[in-house]
Amino acid sequence: MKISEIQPIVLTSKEKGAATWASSMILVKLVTSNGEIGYGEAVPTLRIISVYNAIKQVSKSYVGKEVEDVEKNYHEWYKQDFYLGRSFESATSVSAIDIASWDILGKELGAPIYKLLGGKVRDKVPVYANGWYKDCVTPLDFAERAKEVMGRGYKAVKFDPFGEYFNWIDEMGLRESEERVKAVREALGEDAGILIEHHGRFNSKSSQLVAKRLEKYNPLFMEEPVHHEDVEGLKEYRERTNVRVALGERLVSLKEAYFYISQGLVDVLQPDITNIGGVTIAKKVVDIAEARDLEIAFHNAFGPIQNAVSIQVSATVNNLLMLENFYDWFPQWKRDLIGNVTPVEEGHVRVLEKPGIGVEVNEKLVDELKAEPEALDVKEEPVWVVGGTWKRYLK
Ligand SMILES: O=C(O)C(=O)C[C@H](O)[C@H](O)CO
Ligand SMILES: [Mg+2]
Repeated sequence: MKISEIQPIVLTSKEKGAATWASSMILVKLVTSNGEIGYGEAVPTLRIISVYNAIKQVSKSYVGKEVEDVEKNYHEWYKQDFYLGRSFESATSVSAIDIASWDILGKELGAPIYKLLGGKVRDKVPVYANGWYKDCVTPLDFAERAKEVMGRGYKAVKFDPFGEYFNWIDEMGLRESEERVKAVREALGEDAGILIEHHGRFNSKSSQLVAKRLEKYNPLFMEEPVHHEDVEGLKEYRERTNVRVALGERLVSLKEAYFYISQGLVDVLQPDITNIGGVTIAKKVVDIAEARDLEIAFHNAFGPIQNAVSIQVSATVNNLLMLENFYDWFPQWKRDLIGNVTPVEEGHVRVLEKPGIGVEVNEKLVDELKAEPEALDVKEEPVWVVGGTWKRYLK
């Protein structure tokens, strides 16, 4: 079937999520010549306007092509764009269109896309909680909230304990972050998974100090410990610490992922299907990672379409550690958008059997939430942290 239309749709609502970027999403609606509709999702963060416009440009390479030709269509854009490997806007746009294409592929064949990827290795996907620690500042705040999360049946929690520190961290910062992690470890016991999110905020020297301080609390992994582009700093961090490194949410191509895998720079790879090149590229990345016995934990921080496709692909990945999940801390409208069909139950999400990405989009709600693309405010607290946590408590 030929692609006849691709439409980027900005959705937002007054209800704010756990972080500013959580209060909006960019839905991509793809329509074929015989009226079949597929959905994808692109990443907004601080690029709502530029991603919205980039989708319109990338669509010029897809409209008129056969929707089933996902490989051919991706490689055509890869050839045309020249900057794909350096452009987040281009990468998330082509990823969203690819996801929508796979959604249609599944619908056309009457199969959830896990069946098109080699079948399930699991009927439900283990998940860890993120987004749960809005407004947590003191160690007690984190500990009490983490206990509530585990009370919901989660087995692992991720959080960023570093407050407002960036680049450097001093003794007070080390003490603050240690007290927060210690309180969560003591609250949850030794068996709970504790994943430490650094958001790529530190230089290597600072991050090494953090690792030495937090290692005793047995973190499952240290995510993005150094600035994303600091490869030398990451190498030094790996040489001088004994913790597992997770990264991948900012990777925008197969070759970029291959670099980190082949250089031995990562233990847990976190590709983001809405950034890396959609399903078409994510499945290649997973296979390369498997060849190096890396574990996969897809980054999954945005909306319900990303969540749905991440569940489908996670179902097929033998080397899956667990899937990230903000679902219980989404703004309600994000759950309503897909009829709340992907709830987290006892730390797992069922793999859905509906064709395509497995969910149906509430078109009426799309019409209600549709918004013009506009720039987000830039405040003292960056949009990439969970709201209300960019704070110190030891004055
Ligand atoms: O979920 C994660 O691992 C994140 O790092 C969330 C980030 O703040 C988000 O992806 C920024 O766009
Ligand atoms: Mg992260």
